[in-house]
Amino acid sequence: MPPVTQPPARVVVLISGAGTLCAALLDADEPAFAVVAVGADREAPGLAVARERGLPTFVVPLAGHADRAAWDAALAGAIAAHRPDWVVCAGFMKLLGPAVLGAFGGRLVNTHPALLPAFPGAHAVRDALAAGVTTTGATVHLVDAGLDTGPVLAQTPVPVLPGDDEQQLHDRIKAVERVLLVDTLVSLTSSRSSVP
Ligand SMILES: Nc1nc2c(c(=O)[nH]1)N[C@@H](CN(C=O)c1ccc(C(=O)N[C@@H](CCC(=O)O)C(=O)O)cc1)CN2
Ligand SMILES: NCC(=O)N[C@@H]1O[C@H](COP(=O)([O-])[O-])[C@@H](O)[C@H]1O
Repeated sequence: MPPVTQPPARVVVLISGAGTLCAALLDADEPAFAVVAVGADREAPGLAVARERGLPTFVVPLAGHADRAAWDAALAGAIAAHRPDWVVCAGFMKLLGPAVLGAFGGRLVNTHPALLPAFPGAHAVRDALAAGVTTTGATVHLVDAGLDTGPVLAQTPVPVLPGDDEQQLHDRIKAVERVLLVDTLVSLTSSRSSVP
């Protein structure tokens, strides 16, 4: 009896900026998962890559809602419309609230440009440079209600070189993130890709 191969895991990616990590997921030729939609909290430049490939996109701006809870609920609904097995934050610069966490908790992944628990938050690369560390890195973790406090799934160290500015260091970290994020998502989704 040949192994039964299940369909790829459905992945929704959330971005806020250039979306180069999202592009790495779109370019990954991995049978275990498929990006089915890309969402953002603003009209992010990275949405263009998804649109060029004919993928659905959605934008849920905070400003468009009465308060944070209403935004969180609207974002949860926009994500749910695409029936994801996993949701990946790839440079998504908003803290997710109870509605999204309640709907997708345990199936929410984030990539962070530091070796958590070091340098959490929105400015990790700048903070690592300011701290004068010689090694930083990339972390992929499950998302919980805290700020970058969810269980770590994978980490890779990245050297800080003399004279690095924020952009140079961040570019070096992103090169590592592109591999770490794809590899971690393959690990999370491969257990369902074939049933003997
Ligand atoms: N509930 C969670 N949501 C998110 C997490 C998380 O760990 N728990 N990770 C972030 C991504 N992230 C770090 O990796 C991060 C993003 C943004 C911020 C932040 O302070 N955002 C501000 C607004 C910043 C802006 O609009 O430019 C805010 O939300 O008020 C901290 C950490 C994804 N979501
Ligand atoms: N705290 C969250 C955070 O800093 N996320 C970081 O934003 C970048 C997005 O790059 P991209 O828009 O080119 O994919 C990535 O380095 C990601 O780790």
